[in-house]
Amino acid sequence: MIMVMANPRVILVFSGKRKSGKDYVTDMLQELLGDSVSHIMKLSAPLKKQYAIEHNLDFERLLDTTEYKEKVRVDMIAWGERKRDEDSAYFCRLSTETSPGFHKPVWIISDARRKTDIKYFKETYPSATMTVRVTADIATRENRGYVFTRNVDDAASECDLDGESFDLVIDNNGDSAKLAATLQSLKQSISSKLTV
Ligand SMILES: Nc1ncnc2c1ncn2[C@@H]1O[C@H](COP(=O)(O)OP(=O)(O)OP(=O)(O)O)[C@@H](O)[C@H]1O
Repeated sequence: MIMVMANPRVILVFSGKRKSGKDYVTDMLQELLGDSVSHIMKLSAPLKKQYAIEHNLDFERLLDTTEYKEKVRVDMIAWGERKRDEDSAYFCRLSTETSPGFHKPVWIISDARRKTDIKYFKETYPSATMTVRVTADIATRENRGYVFTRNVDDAASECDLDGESFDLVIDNNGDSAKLAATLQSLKQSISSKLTV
């Protein structure tokens, strides 16, 4: 089998607590960088897709927040844990290698949750990988709809990266001018890596 290797120049591995604004911030950054160079990749998307394939379920229905999703959620989480136990890089490989952005120079991973997610990118693409943490106060997150949920917010998938250090921490408490300035400066530093 011939493996086609990707050569991303910059991989931004984003993480953050629920409702910290990971999607918001990564969407903004991707818009700033543009489609020709950058692509958002979600580690959680292929999990759902692969689970649906292996269990013969409807992928589209699984993606929206219907009762259907709630019913299979518990089993899907357990299935994901088993897959990850067997091979901690399974979902990182699957989500990047099946992404339409695989050959683009900038990858924006929007939802790293585990130390093993970060380890995978740092080991596989050492010179390209940069970790970014999005933070917001609990009050801000609550205003955005966050409600502490037992077995979710105290589970490994939400807490494994607490206390880690990151290359960049983005404060996302709602100061839009400050956020725009931070993302502009991140864009500059990414652009400089693309031109060398
Ligand atoms: N800086 C911001 N200014 C205005 N609204 C924001 C900002 N950041 C996030 N939001 C809003 O807060 C809500 C939650 O943000 P988002 O979905 O990006 O969080 P998340 O960290 O991806 O959450 P989850 O982990 O639950 O998927 C969204 O409605 C988003 O539009």
